[in-house]
Amino acid sequence: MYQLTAVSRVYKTAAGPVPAVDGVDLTIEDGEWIAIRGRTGHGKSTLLNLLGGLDRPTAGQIRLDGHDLGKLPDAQLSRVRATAIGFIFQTFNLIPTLSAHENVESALVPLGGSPAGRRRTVAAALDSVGLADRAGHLPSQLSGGQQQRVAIARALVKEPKVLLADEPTGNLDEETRDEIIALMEKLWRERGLTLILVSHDGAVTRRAQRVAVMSRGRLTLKP
Ligand SMILES: Nc1ncnc2c1ncn2[C@@H]1O[C@H](COP(=O)(O)OP(=O)(O)OP(=O)(O)O)[C@@H](O)[C@H]1O
Repeated sequence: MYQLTAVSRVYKTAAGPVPAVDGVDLTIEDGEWIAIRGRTGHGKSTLLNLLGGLDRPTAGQIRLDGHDLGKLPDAQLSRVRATAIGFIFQTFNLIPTLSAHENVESALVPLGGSPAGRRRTVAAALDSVGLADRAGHLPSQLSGGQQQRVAIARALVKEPKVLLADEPTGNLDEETRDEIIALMEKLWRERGLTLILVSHDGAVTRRAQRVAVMSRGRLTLKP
């Protein structure tokens, strides 16, 4: 469970402080799917980065299962990220020189385990996103939808409890968008994931159980 209390993130810039996230209070239950929408530049990605432990708040608390992410030492925060949290992004962020299999495997390497065990786990992850027959392909040899499937497999191969998605369908056509959201919904249901999805696309956010809107760094829950 996430518990956010008065969370703020102010960026210091040459032009002065930018309060990207401003006093957010929010509880997200385990297994919930919440969507966050809002106009560009209103703090959605900043909030997602805070939830994922990629950034620390300048004020307030972000608790994930009792751990205060803002205060955890770097090594422990890295461990939480490596085990408990999966990320997917608008631009897929696959490593261009690695095959689909190797991209997915890259999430398991820091966790140890035998190469043979890893191979089986990666094969199962690619199968779960419908890409068993594309394991040897480089990202450049895959469509956008297929690349996002690889990224989903990479995010979920370590069996995290949380999946954070930042505009995951922003680079896809409508049909592919619907396929990717249907896949995410299936995986969310099957795995009991906590899914936190940022999108400006109402067709995507309305699939969630709950929708919150970010405006000028402030979060409002929709009834
Ligand atoms: N590293 C940074 N340094 C300074 N300002 C930043 C930084 N990152 C974001 N900002 C500013 O913080 C505000 C929120 O940005 P953020 O990327 O979180 O918004 P967003 O809602 O996710 O937008 P988008 O949909 O375009 O990704 C913006 O005013 C942005 O210019």
